[in-house]
Amino acid sequence: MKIGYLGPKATFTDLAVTTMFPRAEKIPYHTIPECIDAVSNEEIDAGVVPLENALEGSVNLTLDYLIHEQLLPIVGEIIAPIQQHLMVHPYHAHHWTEVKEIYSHSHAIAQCHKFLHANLKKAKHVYMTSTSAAAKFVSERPHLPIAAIANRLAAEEYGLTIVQENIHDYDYNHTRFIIVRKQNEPLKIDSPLYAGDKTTLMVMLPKDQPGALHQVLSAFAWRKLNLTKIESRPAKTGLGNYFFIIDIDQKMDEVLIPGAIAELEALDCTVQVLGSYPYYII
Ligand SMILES: O=C(O)C(=O)Cc1ccccc1
Repeated sequence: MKIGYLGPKATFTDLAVTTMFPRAEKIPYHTIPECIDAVSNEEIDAGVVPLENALEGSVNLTLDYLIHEQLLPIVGEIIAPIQQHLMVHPYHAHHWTEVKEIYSHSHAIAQCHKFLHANLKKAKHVYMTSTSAAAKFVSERPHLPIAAIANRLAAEEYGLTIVQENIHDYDYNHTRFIIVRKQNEPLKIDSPLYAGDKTTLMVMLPKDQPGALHQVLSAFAWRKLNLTKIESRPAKTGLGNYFFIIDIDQKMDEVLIPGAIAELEALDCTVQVLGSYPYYII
């Protein structure tokens, strides 16, 4: 089985894929859209990309690309702990406090904001497509006083020295990665990490209807459907036009969720099921 992921080697996504699919052929992609396109073109059997971080919120690129460019079903989710380390080329290990630029994924930099503010206030932040892309970049420029924020595997893979460990600002730093496929067919994963099922909906509210969001929420509330996430994103059709991403804490059933969807449609909402899938906690 070919599993694509946000690469290069040694991203957090790579770690999640390796844990969940130890026997798969792993194919790295440079960006999230490239990985999603590869699923759509059927170059790979499934793709794994980051969706949401506990400290920084949604990875908007993933959500927006899935919704607006390639509407692929979500067939699974992996939740993994994230530990961020500061690393430099070994040549700079003894004077790391003098680095002028810090390279990483924007979410990783945001997760370490307090550390960077306290210890490397003057260094410029440079966003890369992933944490391991940053580690690779830094390793290829030994003459420059620069650092990367990435995981331990990236330090090993690209020959960097970790100069400060666990620099993320809060201990509970987890990320959700989604598994997307071309067809809505679950991957056969028999794992002790299985932790439950979720259903994700995209809901577009009718225009200019007072109380519409309240009515949407009550369709779930009176059925006692537990929501684990609700988030709005721009519909990209005009200022003030938003859709909602809603996660329900259970599998698609034959009564409750279809009933809620029918009620939303009767309110003139447009509803799309993005997936009903198992999740795994590493
Ligand atoms: O860049 C990576 O390593 C990723 O897999 C994306 C990411 C970035 C920051 C925290 C978690 C995942």
